[in-house]
Amino acid sequence: VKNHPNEPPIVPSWIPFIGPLFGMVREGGRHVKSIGLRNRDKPIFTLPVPRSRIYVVTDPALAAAVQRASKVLSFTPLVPDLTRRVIGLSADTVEVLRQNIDPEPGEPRGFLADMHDMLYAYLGPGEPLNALSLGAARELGRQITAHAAQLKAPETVNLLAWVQHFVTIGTAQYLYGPENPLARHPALEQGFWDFDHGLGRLLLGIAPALTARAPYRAREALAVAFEEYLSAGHHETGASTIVQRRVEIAHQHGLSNVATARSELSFLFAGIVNTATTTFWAVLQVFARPELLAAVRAELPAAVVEDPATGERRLSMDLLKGACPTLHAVFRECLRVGSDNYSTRLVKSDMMLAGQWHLKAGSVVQIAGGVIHADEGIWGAHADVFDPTRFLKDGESNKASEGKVHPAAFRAFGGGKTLCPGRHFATHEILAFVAMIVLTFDLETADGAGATRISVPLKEDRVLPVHVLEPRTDVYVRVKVRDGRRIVVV
Ligand code: HEM
Repeated sequence: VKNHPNEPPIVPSWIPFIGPLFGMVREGGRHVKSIGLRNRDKPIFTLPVPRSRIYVVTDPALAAAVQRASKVLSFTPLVPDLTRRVIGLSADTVEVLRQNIDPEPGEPRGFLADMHDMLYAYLGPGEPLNALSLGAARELGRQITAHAAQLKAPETVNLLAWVQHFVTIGTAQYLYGPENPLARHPALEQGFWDFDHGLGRLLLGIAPALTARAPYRAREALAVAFEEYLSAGHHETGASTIVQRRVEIAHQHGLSNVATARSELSFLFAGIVNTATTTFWAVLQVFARPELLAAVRAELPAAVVEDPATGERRLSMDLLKGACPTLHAVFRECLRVGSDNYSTRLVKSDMMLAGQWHLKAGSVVQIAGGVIHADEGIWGAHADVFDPTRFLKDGESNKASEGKVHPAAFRAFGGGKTLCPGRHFATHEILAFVAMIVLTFDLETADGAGATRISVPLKEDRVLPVHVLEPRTDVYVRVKVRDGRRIVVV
C-alpha cells in the first residue's frame, strides 16, 4: 500500500517485502536491473522491503533531480555502517565517522567531510592531478617495458589477471611508494582480489569470519600490513602527496594507525578495481576488432614522438585525449556497457522529488545505472551492443556525441555530490595504459581451434556491482611483443 498518493508506483514482488532482498542476494545487481528494464514506462518506482522502501530511479532527468537534492538525499549517513562491514572498522572509529557528517557551510567538519573536500580539490584539474597522472602512467609504462623485455616468446595469459597484475602493483607503487605493503608482501596481491571478490558477502555482514572466510582473511592481512607500513613511517618518505594528506586528516580526527590502515585499504580499492576492469575491457574490445585496432593505431602517432637518438618513444598525456578520439570513445563505451552501478542515497526527511514524487524519510533511493545505460530511448538503437562510434562526432549512432544524451545518463562515475573524484585521473591513466599496451604488444586468440578473432564474453552481472563488471568467462590471449622500445610518458 502506498504511504502517500504521490509515492512512486509500487512494483509488487513475487514474495511480498522479502522478494527484492532475496533477489538481490541471489542475483546481485541484475535483480533490480531486470525489474527496471521490465518497467521502462516508470521513471521511478517503489520496491517495498521490511520496514522501509527502495525507490529506484531509471530516468536521467530524475537522476539529476536526486543529485541536486543533496541536503535531503545523502549518501554520507550510509557510509559509517557500510565501511564498518566492508573494511572492518571498530565501533570507536565508526563513531568518529558519524561526527559532523553532512555539515552546512560554517559548521564544524567531520572526518568524512574533510576527506571529501581534500580529495575533490586534489583530484580536480590542476597541478597535483597532472603530477599524479604522470606518476601513474610512468609507473605503468615502466612495467610494460620491463614485461616486454622479459617476454622472449609469445605467452598465453588470462587477460583480466594480466591487466589486474599491472594495475595492482602499479597503483600500490605510485600511491604508497617503494615500501608499499604489496611490494613487501607479494602474497597480498592475490589477497586484494580475494577481498574484492568477497565484498558482497562482507557487506551482508552475517558472521563474515565464517561466511566470507577468504575475503575476511585477506582483508585482515591487508589491514595488518598497512598498519605496519604506517607505524614504520613509510608513508612519510615514499607515499604520494595525496596519501600523505589522507593520513594527516585521519590522524587529525584521532584515528589510530590501525583505523587509518583500514581507511587506506578503501582508497587502494578505489584506485585499483575500476581502473583494472575498464582497462581489461578496452584492451579486449580493441584487439577483438581488427578495424578498431587499426583505427586506434592510426591515431596514436599524433600523441607519440620518437627520439631517433635514443630510440625512445615519448607519449604525451596532454595530446592523448584530443589526438586519439577513437581510443577515448572506446573508453567511454566500455564504461557505458560495463557499468551497472547504483548511486545510493538515504532519504533524511519526507520530501517531494521534482515536485512530483513523495519520498518517505528513512527510505533509500537508488539510481539504476544499468537500466539507464541499456535504454535505447537514450542511447539510440542497439544500446545493448558495444559501439564506440556513439561517442564519435561522425559516428553512426552518435546521439551521445551530438549532445542529445542527458548529462546524467552516463552513470559510470556516479553523479552529484558523490561523483567519482578520481574520474579525471582515471581517464588519463587508463588512456595512457591502453595506448602503451597497443603500442607495445600484439594480442591474438589463444583458442587454437582455428578461431581468428578474440571473442568477447558477456559481463558477469549476477554480483553486487561494486565496480565495472568483470567477464562471465575467462579470456585467454596470446601476447607477443610488437615493439618493445621504452615508452617515456611526458
Ligand atoms: C574507470 C575508473 C573509475 C570508475 C568507473 C569509478 C567510479 C566511481 C563511482 C561510480 C563512484 C561512486 C559514485 C556514486 O556513488 O555516485 C566512485 C567513487 C570514488 N572514486 Fe572512483 N572510479 C574510477 C577510478 C577511480 C580512481 C582511479 C580513484 C582514485 C585514485 C577513484 C577514487 C574514488 C573515491 C575516493 C570515491 C569515493 C568518493 C566519496 O567519498 O564520495 N576512482 N568512483
